Amino acid sequence: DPDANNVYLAEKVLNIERLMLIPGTIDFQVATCAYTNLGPPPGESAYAGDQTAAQWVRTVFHDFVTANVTAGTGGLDASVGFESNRTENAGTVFGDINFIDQTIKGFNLFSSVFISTSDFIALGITEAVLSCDPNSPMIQLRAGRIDATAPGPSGVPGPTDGITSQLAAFARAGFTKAEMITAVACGHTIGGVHNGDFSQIVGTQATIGTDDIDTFDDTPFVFDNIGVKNYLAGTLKAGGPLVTTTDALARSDLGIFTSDSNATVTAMATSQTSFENACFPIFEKMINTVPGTNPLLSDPIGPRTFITMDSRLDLTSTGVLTYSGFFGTYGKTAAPSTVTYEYGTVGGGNTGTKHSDSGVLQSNIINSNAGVPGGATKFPFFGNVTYYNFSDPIYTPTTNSLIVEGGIYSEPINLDLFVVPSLSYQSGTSYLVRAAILTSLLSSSVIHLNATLYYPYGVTSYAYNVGYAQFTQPLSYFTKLGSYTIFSGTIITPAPEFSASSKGGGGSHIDVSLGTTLRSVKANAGATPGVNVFIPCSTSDFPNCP
Ligand code: HEM
Repeated sequence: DPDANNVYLAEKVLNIERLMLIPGTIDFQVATCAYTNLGPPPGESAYAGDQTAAQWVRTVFHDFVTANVTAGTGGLDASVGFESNRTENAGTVFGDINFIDQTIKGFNLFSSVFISTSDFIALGITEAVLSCDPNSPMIQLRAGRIDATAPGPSGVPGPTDGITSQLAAFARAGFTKAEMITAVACGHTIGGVHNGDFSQIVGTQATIGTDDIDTFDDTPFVFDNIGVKNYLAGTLKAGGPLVTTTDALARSDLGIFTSDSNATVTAMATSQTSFENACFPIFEKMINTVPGTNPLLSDPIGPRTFITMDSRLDLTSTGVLTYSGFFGTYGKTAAPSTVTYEYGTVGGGNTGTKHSDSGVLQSNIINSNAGVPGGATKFPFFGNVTYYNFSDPIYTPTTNSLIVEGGIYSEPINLDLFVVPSLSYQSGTSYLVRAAILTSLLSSSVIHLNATLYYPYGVTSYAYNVGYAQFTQPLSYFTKLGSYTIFSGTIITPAPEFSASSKGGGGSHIDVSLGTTLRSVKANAGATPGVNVFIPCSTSDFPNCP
């Protein structure tokens, strides 16, 4: 079933894959592992104690750990965005913003109706760990989390709470003692403790940068087992500030690691592979701990080796139906020169093999800032990314799908009803929507279609969480074109109570429907990823648009 915004799980998966395959979108904020998406403060070197990858990993912990798995409440639901002012969520980063707020603000740059904030939080840890451990497989990511719209219960364990209370918090969230120890050791291999909010812990130790961080280990930009190794050996940082701080009551990592006589961390210290094999399933358990009311999550997201990055139906001025867009692929070896595909027809046949235009290798230079530690000039998260254009007339009225590379990827095509890109216009947040419906589907009693706008809004005045609201307007008869009847109407985005743009969010989408049974795919109205299907035009010109 689709969600409240008529979005299907398959569309959520596809849009996350697309974001992964557009270099310089979600990945730029954690490329490299040392990067900070706020940029270093004036006069500082690039690394001044704040690290976006570490903030994204810590945000997962603070969101999921207040779950109560017995009651089926809480978990990875983005409620943490409404809770960032709680003492248990302390963590101010450059620019005097809480790390959770800054995390969500960074995700909002790419907000769309397809990716919930909680799916972004889960995506964030997969991208962060891949950046800090580029030779590892990606943490398995599933899509389909539904966002909370209000704060949830408190209960993030703090460094001075004591082992009994920390164990109880993790147990409530469904984690055993060994799982808790693993989670802490895995989290505390990047980043560190800041003097600003934890001056009782980090005061006398060596600190780095404006934000006075004392890192957990000597390799804070690498997801590795150096921290647990040095903890066990008592060498170098010996486990870091939450082991060695002069404030004995705040030695939470020491208390946690010794709670099973170091058995768990000893196994994790054996090799980098044993560390990863312990950590990745625990991170997956954290991001898959969702409220009991959440629908089932998707299968793990690949991304598949071929997907459409953008695809759309259109009508030419003479009424010929076309399908066009581009494919994306990625890999560490050379990409094929073209992509092979076909259009499926009702009954299981197809209209014959086709080849795309030649592939165009995309630049994977993400952050060219030479000052970024690690020199992030090139950051191939998924290897080289190649795009291929395609564009075809659709001659067969029974066409119902696009099948790519023998079925590695396929998507449904609904010829009945669609927004017509070449006839639809946008001026700011106003839209002139033209929709085509097969004339054969219209009964004489149909006098209008409905166009629904899905637009971002700030859920509350104080949180950065962005949600999507709906606004539906009727479209009226406009003209006939080929086998289609065109309907037309204007949508002006209503002013939301809390503006999304002030929170860093995002684009809109429009679909059209006939009654309650027939609904088109969503046309992209300026959201990332995706190509805007609406042609720029000033509102005063709307009456004259062809
Ligand atoms: C009882 C359990 C835990 C306690 C008491 C605890 C405590 C802390 C504290 C006090 C900090 C310093 C925050 C700052 O100054 O910015 C911190 C940082 C961090 N924690 Fe934990 N933590 C726990 C569990 C976890 C877990 C399970 C994860 C894994 C997801 C995790 C990931 C991180 C990360 C990545 C940082 C570095 C943040 C940065 O550098 O900005 N923590 N933790």
